[in-house]
Amino acid sequence: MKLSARNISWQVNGRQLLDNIRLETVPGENLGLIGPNGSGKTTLLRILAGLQKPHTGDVWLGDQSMYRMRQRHIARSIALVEQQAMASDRISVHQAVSLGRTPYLSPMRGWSPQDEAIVSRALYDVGIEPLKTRPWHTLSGGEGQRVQIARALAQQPDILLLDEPTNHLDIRHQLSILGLVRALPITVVIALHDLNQAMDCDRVGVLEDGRLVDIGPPEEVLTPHRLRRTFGVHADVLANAQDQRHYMRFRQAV
Ligand SMILES: Nc1ncnc2c1ncn2[C@@H]1O[C@H](COP(=O)(O)OP(=O)(O)OP(=O)(O)O)[C@@H](O)[C@H]1O
Repeated sequence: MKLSARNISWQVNGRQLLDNIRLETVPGENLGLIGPNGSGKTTLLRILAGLQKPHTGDVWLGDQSMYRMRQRHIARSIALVEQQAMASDRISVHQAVSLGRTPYLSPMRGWSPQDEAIVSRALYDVGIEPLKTRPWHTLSGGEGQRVQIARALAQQPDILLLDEPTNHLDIRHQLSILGLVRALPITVVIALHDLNQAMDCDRVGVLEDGRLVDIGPPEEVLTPHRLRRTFGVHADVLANAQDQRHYMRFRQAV
C-alpha cells in the first residue's frame, strides 16, 4: 500500500514548518528521513500518521484520501512510534503491547488466541518477553522504547512510521531493532539522526527548514556537498573495502 503526501504545508504563528512536501512511498521500502534538529521530521511523520492535519495538501493511503477514512481503518494500515513515547499509564508491558490490537477488536470480535499469539511474537521480536509482567512506567528509556515498537508491530501495519526509534537504545539493541525493522515485509518510514544508519535505507529524504530538498538512494543523496550544506559538517564518504558499502567519517563543523 502506498502512502502519499500531496503538497503538504503546515504553519505555526506565520512560520512555515512544512513547505509543500510531495512524497510517495514505494511498497516494502525502508525510507529514511533525515535533517537537522527542527527541520520538520516529527511534524511530517505525525501528519503522515493522520495525527495532525496539514493546513494545505492531503495524505493518501492507497487510492483514497486519509481524511475520508475512519481512524480505525487508518490504524490497521499505519502505526507510528513517537520519539517521546514514555508511559505514564499504570499497565503492564503485556497490556501496553496488547493495545496494538485495538483497531481489530469490536463488540463482535473480542480478544482471540490469534491476538495473543501476535502480542507474544511482538514481545519476543523486540526482546522484551522477560519484562512482560512489569509495570510499563517502571521501565528504562530503552526498554520503554522497545515496548512502543512491539505495540506498533502488534498493530500489524502495512506502513510503519518510526521517529528516531533507536535514540534511547544501546548499540546492540540499536542494531537488533534496525535489523528487525529492515527485515519486515512492509513499508517503513524512519526518522534518523545517525547518518550511517540512514546509509542502510533503500531511499533517504532530506528535510531542510520544512522543505524536502532531496530524495533518492543514500549513496546519491548523502554526498559531502549535502552533508556540508544541510548539516553544516565536513565529512568524507568512504567505501568499505570488504563489502563496498559506504559510510561517513565526520571531520568538523563548518
Ligand atoms: N505545535 C508547535 N508550535 C510551534 N512550533 C512547533 C510546533 N510543533 C513543532 N514546532 C517547531 O517546528 C519545527 C520542526 O519541529 P519537528 O519536531 O518536526 O522537527 P524535527 O526535525 O523532528 O526535530 P528533531 O530532530 O529536533 O527531533 C521546530 O522548530 C519546532 O520547534
